[in-house]
Amino acid sequence: MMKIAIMGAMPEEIAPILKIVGDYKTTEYADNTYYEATYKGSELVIAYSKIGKVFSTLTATTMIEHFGCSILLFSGVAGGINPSLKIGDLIVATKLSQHDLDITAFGHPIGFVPGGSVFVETDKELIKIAKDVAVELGKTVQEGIIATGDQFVHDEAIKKKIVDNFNADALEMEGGSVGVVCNALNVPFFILRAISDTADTDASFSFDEFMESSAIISAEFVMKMVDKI
Ligand SMILES: Nc1ncnc2c(CN3C[C@H](CCSCCOCCO)[C@@H](O)C3)c[nH]c12
Repeated sequence: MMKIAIMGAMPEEIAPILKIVGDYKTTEYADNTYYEATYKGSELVIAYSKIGKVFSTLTATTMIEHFGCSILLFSGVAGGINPSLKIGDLIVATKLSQHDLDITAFGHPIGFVPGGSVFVETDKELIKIAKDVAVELGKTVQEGIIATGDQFVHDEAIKKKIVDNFNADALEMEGGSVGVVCNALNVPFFILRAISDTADTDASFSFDEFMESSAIISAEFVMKMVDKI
């Protein structure tokens, strides 16, 4: 039976998922906790990685290589860049970049290192499933570019640099690295985020206020997708 990885970065991003599945087995491995559950006929492995690209790389790799997952769904929150994205709105990543990967000193484009690519593309079949779920739920889900970096962005100038460099619609701290792992291991992946803030000077206050409710919006949507995979 196919195993589906459902990943977040913070406890609040997977808490709604564990609440929906109800019953699960807990396994400690590689300095993290993994939750295994059977949900509507699907085998799930659920975990939050902890914040940032390194921890998310470790968790994505573990879910695939150690637990045998063959699809990865990420659910969480993001900072909105595109003005059309309001708090609580959902964005599905079509592709992701690493906005803080920089060897431009050697003439390479920002986000590029030899052997890599500026963008990693998400799975189109999973995006189609998301679109079907959105229609069923009567919800709007925006597709867009997400930029990933190891910083909580709360600065208009940094936002502008990320737009200029990647034409990003939203930003976060894990999706781009998860995508590199999934592509390298030939695992289809999907990144869904609900907006918690707009990565400006008020971002930390907005994040504190809306992160939990936005995480629930994303988690509940992803769980509707599981039914269709
Ligand atoms: N503006 C923004 N910039 C970058 N990323 C995001 C995201 C997406 N997630 C949320 C979380 C923020 C890390 S700090 C959390 C506070 O810690 C609280 C415990 O001390 C990290 O996993 C990335 C939402 N808004 C963002």
